[in-house]
Amino acid sequence: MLKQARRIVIKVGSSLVTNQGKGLDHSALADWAAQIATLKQMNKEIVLVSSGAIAEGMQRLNWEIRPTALYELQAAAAVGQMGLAQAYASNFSRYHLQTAQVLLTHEDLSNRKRYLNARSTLTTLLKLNIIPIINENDTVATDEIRFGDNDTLAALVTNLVEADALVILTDQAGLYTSDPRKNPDAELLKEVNAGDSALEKMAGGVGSSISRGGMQTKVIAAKRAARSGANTIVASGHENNVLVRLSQDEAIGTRFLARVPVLAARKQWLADYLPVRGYVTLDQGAVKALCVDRKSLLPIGVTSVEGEFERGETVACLDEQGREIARGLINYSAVETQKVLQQASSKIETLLGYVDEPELIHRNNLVLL
Ligand SMILES: Nc1ncnc2c1ncn2[C@@H]1O[C@H](COP(=O)(O)OP(=O)(O)O)[C@@H](O)[C@H]1O
Ligand SMILES: N[C@@H](CCC(=O)OP(=O)(O)O)C(=O)O
Repeated sequence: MLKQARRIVIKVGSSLVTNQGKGLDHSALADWAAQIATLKQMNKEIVLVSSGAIAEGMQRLNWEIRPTALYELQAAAAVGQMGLAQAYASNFSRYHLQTAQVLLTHEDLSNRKRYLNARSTLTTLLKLNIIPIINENDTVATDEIRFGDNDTLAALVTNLVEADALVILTDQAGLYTSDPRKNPDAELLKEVNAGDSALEKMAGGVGSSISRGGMQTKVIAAKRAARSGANTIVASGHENNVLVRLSQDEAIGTRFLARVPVLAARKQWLADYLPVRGYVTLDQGAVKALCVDRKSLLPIGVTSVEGEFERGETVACLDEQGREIARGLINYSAVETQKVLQQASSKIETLLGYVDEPELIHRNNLVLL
């Protein structure tokens, strides 16, 4: 699974980056960096989702007990995130690898405009050979909008960057038929279908006071990752050299197979879940480019715009007879689209004063109806 994968999201849980919740486990971080450096040599693009900010902040503030008040947790995260980012930066620099800190909230990914911005930033970082290190933006996230656990965040990031695989490392060997801490007879599952509803019944809550989510959020994360075509592996981070061995396709942990066609799953989501905010009418050339050549929609092929929409919102594409032929996430607002329609993409910068993307709707964000 990982041998073939080029773009991989790796999530290391609280239990693996902290000393039982008391500050960071620096030797563990050094080991993650060493293993990821080996993966980089195999030409893989890596996004790392790492917990640990609150535990590190508590230690820096000399707090023995994890606070329950949200504002104190947020303060601890703000202090600790500095340490987390520093530790990764210095460990990766040993391998001449650069890192970038990306802090996200739920709102960032459910808002299409910010979703697209986050995606552009992350893919740009990957192109620049930088390792994005992601955590929840705990300092601004409030109760209702918190991911809470980093499994959910990792799954959303997997969808966001369209990764080939998601690896969730934790303190158990994988998914068992029931919580192995409570049931000594629980059996490890080697391979399952992501999204199988029976799995959610087997998975229980957290294994330690510092963690959030437990196995349940990992099973749901695998289901989410599968929607964009990514397979997931849940394995023990205590297993020696686990990432390197996994990338040689050694069978470790539980494999969650994504048994849905890659684009179909995501495009289904695009078609079904997002409200249409506006309409663009296409000339015949653009209709052919989309329907026959499966290309992106460029401003040159658009003859009119209707509705009020912002960058990242869903827009329906109509042919000259007014039939909806496609819909997708648009890269420019209605006002901006009006200014660039029937123009070559190379003119966007002159017309708007900036350019976000040469396409009006990228084909990855377009579903043909
Ligand atoms: N069916 C299951 N299989 C494996 N682990 C389970 C299961 N149900 C619940 N768990 C618990 O999930 C824990 C891992 O999740 P969690 O504590 O959130 O760790 P992390 O910080 O790595 O996200 C395990 O320690 C285990 O006690
Ligand atoms: N964002 C928090 C971590 C959240 C958390 O504990 O998640 P998880 O590692 O999934 O149990 C932090 O950095 O402290």
